[in-house]
Amino acid sequence: MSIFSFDEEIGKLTVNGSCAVIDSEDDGFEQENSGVLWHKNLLSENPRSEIGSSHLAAPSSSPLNIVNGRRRSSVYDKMSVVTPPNTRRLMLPSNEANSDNSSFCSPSTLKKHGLRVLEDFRPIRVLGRGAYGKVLLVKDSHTSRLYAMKQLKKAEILIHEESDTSPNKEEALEKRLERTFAERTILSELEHPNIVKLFYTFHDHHKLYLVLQFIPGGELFYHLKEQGVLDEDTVTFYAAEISSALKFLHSKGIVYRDLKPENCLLDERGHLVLTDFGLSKKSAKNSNTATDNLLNPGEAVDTLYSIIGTPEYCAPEILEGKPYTQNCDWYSLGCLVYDMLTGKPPYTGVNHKVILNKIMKDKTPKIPTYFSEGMKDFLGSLLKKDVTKRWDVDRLWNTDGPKPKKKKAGQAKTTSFQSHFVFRKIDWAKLETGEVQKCTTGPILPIITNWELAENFDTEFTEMRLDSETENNCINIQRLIRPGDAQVFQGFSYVASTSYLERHF
Ligand SMILES: Nc1ncnc2c1ncn2[C@@H]1O[C@H](COP(=O)(O)OP(=O)(O)OP(=O)(O)O)[C@@H](O)[C@H]1O
Repeated sequence: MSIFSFDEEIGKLTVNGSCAVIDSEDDGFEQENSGVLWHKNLLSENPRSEIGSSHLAAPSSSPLNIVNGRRRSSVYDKMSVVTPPNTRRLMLPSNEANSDNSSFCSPSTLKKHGLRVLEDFRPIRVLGRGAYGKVLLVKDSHTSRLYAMKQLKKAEILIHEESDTSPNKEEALEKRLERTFAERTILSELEHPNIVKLFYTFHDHHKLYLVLQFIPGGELFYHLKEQGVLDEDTVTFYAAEISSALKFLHSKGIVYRDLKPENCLLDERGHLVLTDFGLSKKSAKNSNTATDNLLNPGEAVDTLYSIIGTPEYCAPEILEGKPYTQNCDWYSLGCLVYDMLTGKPPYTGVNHKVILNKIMKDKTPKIPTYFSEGMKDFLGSLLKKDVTKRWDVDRLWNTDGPKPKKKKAGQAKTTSFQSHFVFRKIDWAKLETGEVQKCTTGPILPIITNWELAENFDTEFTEMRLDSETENNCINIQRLIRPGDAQVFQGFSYVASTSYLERHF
C-alpha cells in the first residue's frame, strides 16, 4: 500500500491542494492556547536535560542527556554530518505552493475518509517524553482500547536555532523531516513480536500523532533502575529477543541505530519490545520495492554516514564519522548487554568525543572477570572496535538446516550466532515464530493491577499534569512556521489495514 495514500486522496478533494484550517479548539489535549508553543516549560520540565542553556535553547537538535540517574536522549544532528549519498530528499514546497499553512484537513473531512482524529482519543496520563514531544496513554473513545500516543510538535521539527548560522540549515531541516517520516513509514511496514506496532498516524495544525500499541511493562531502563543489575540468564533472554528484532530489521534493509535501555519496553508477559524508530534508516536500495523483497542473507544495507544515536551505545565507526552498516546495531547490543550486567555501558562520557577517546585508548573493553567465560567471549566478539573483526551477526545468523551444535564456553569462533554458549537455553525456532512471546512469560514479570495506572512508568511522567504546559515564555507558533512549511507534513496520515488491526486486538 502506498504510504502517502490517505493525505494524497484528501489533497485531491481540495481546491488548489488547500484544506480548511483546523479550529483552535481542535488543538492537542494539553489545553495550550491555540498556536502557542511553551518553550520555557518544555526546557525546564524536560527530565532528560542535565545541561546548560545553550543546549536548552534547541531541544530539537540538542544532545539532551542524563539528568535523573541514567536516562539518555538520542543525539540528532548536533555533530557534523557527512551527507549520506543515498538520502532520499523530501521536496520542500515553494512558498507559492501553499501560503496558508493548511496542509491538513478539518476533523470531519479526515473522519469521512476513515482517518483518526485527536478527538477520538481521551488522554489518561503521560508515559514519557522525548526530544520533540510527549508520549501519552490514551483511550479510544469508541472502543475503549488503550494506546500509546506519541506527539511530535511540528514547530520543534521546523524551527532552527536562532544561533544556527550554518549554510546547511535547509539540509538539517530536511533530515529532521526525513527522520519524522521514517518512524511512521518504517513502523507501518513492520510486524514482529518484539517490535512495537503502529496503528494510526494523523496530524493537525500543531502536532503529528503516532498511535502505537501500549506496552504496559515500562522501560527496561525502569526495571534496571529498580534491580541495579541483571543476571546472565535474564540478560541473554533479552539479548535473544532484541537480536531477533534486529535481524528482522536488517533483513528488511533497516538499521535501527538507537538501541538503549530507554527504547526497550516490556510487555505484559515480560517480553521485550523495541520502540522509538525515529533514528532508524531504511536502505535506499530497497526503499522503492515491496517490503518482502529481502536483501540476500548477510548483505549489507547501504553504507551510512550520519553521526547519530546515543553516544554511550554508539559503534566507534559512527562516533568517528566513518561510513557504517547495520553491523553498528550489533556493537550497540554488546553495550546494552554490558549495561544490563554491570549497571552501566562500557564507555561513558559527557560527549561523543570523550567516549571515542576512551574507546581508542582501550585495546579491548574491560570485561569484568566475574562474567562467565561464555559471556566474556560473547561480549568480546560484539564489542570489537574494528568492524572487520567484530561479529557479522547477520552472516552468522543461522536457523535454517539442522540445529547447530552448541558451542562450549570460551570458544571464540562460532559458525552461528544462535548456537553460542550464552544462548544455550533459548529455543530460537519458537522465539522467531513468536510462540515464546505468546505462550510464555519473560524473566521479569511487570506488576500490572490496572493498565490505566501505567504503574511501570516513572512517576515523574505519570504524575505530570496533562495540561502541564504553562503560559510563561511562550513563542507564537505562527512566527516560527514559515508560509508553506506545514505542507511538508502532507502524507503523514495512515491507518493500518483491517487485518493488521484485527490481528493485534
Ligand atoms: N508504545 C509505547 N508504550 C508505552 N510507552 C511508550 C511507548 N512508546 C514510548 N513510550 C514511552 O515514552 C518514552 C519516549 O518515547 P520515544 O523514545 O519514542 O520518544 P522520543 O521522542 O523518540 O525519545 P528520544 O528523544 O529519547 O529519542 C519511552 O522511553 C517510553 O517510556
